[in-house]
Amino acid sequence: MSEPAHEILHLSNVSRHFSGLKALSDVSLSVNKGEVVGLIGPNGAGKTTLVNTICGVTPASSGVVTFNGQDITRIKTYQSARMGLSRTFQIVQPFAEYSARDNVAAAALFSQPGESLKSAREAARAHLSFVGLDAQVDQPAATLTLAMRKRLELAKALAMKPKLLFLDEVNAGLNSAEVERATKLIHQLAADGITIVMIEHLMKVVLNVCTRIAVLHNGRLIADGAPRDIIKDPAVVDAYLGQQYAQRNAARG
Ligand SMILES: Nc1ncnc2c1ncn2[C@@H]1O[C@H](COP(=O)(O)OP(=O)(O)OP(=O)(O)O)[C@@H](O)[C@H]1O
Repeated sequence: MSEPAHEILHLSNVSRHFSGLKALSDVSLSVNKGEVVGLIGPNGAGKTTLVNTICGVTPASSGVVTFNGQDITRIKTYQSARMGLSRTFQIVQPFAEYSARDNVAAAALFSQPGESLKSAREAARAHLSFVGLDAQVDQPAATLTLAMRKRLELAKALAMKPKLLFLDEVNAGLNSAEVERATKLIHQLAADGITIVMIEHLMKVVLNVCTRIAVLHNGRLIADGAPRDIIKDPAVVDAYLGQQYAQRNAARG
């Protein structure tokens, strides 16, 4: 018998305004432990704002966010990191002069301030190895390629011991071999039981790894469900996927 679903994240009527702009309007969403949720939608739909709102970067203007049943609506970023919410950034900005290892160790110390520098640096090596950056451990971050910096970003997020991991366009700007490699890593993380919410524009990746898809459009959640249903949903086709995509999928059966 399968275990009952355990809700790890819940958003209830969350809105976020920036002056007159409604970046998020009344978003209600639930994520269960072990899910890999794809967050998709057109540019400017509010995807990054949603992640920022959950993690405390730009707190909700109204509504409630809970994490493992605890109200985190007004949480600060350092508190959310310590609770196990960790994220990668769309624009990767490592400490350029620091080695890859020290960038990862710094992330670990941010989320677990009691940890010693020695153990943070040891753990950093293991995380870098997991993302395939063994050879770059001592290289300054500035010397890494974009694909490597994206993997460094993932190693930093993992060093924060995530219970819930947000991935913000980890595949943007990568070539197809690099995307394949990143996809394998995401599969491995999911297999390790990490709950993942990923913003991703590549539908091939979304359909490959996500167990559920949530769709934002103009700050509103317009669909939330199984991938096979979402790609046929007329509102999603209209707002984001486009007719060509729908017809291609229909032709494939
Ligand atoms: N700090 C901010 N101040 C003012 N407006 C903002 C801020 N952050 C986001 N916005 C606006 O909120 C809206 C949603 O932006 P957001 O970056 O969340 O969209 P997105 O779906 O992540 O887009 P993309 O796919 O292009 O990254 C946009 O109109 C954006 O300009």
